[in-house]
Amino acid sequence: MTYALTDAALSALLANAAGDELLRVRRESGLEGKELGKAGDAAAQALLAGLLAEHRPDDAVLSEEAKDSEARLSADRVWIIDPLDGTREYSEGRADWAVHIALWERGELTLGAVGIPGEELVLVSDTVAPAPAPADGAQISLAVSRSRPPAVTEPVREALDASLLPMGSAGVKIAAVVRGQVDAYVHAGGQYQWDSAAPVAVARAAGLHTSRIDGSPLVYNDADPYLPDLVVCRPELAPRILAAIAENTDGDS
Ligand SMILES: Nc1ncnc2c1ncn2[C@@H]1O[C@H](COP(=O)(O)O)[C@@H](OP(=O)(O)O)[C@H]1O
Ligand SMILES: [Mg+2]
Repeated sequence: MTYALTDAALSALLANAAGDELLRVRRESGLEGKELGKAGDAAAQALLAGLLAEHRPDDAVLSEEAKDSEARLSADRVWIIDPLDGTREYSEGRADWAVHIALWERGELTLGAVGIPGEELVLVSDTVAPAPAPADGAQISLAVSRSRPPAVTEPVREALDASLLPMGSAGVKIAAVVRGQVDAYVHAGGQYQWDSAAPVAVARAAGLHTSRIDGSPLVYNDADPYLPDLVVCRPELAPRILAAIAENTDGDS
């Protein structure tokens, strides 16, 4: 089937549309806190489900906000989406939250778009610039969850003599590596495929290292959507980061 919009153009459209909707809900709903987060999750999910059904009726979808279906396991094309990554930060009125749109085709991520509406930014894997090189002699910096930093953070920080930059949303943290604001993002202890699929596709296109914390490949559209840990970093840092993790964890912290 031929579509008027390319997959890349559609992914950017979806990220922009969901971002606008999330900003509108936050501005107009009068809700706060957890209720605002729930309303945002639901509004962005409804909008994305509608647009995907309209533009790609034959594709499967794996979304944080929709019931999972076995249909995606035999599908050739699966959109892996997180309508609102960083729900906590969104509901607190902050800017560090994101919309994730990824496309998986026959075993591999082929496209990702990460919208950061609070910064009026959408990064798409087919147009993203290579991650800029750090300044000579600059201290290495790590993006880390602001609300639940994993235990693995400290040994990695120590091994690299790095500074920590806490922020919300996996997408925002991976985008920070892509944009050269930090050198690495290390996470462990729990996450799902939708939390990382889109930003990992963008990071790979920008030339960054992406893997599990034991160095094995990140696998998407797996039957179990749980994907609890990952490393996204400048490629030259990967050996040191993976070694620090291997020396200091039993692989699951
Ligand atoms: N230990 C854990 N278990 C499950 N999900 C986790 C997690 N730590 C982080 N996440 C998810 O990863 C995303 C980024 O988290 P953080 O901002 O703390 O780094 C959030 O996604 P959602 O906001 O889509 O739920 C959060 O729920
Ligand atoms: Mg998420």
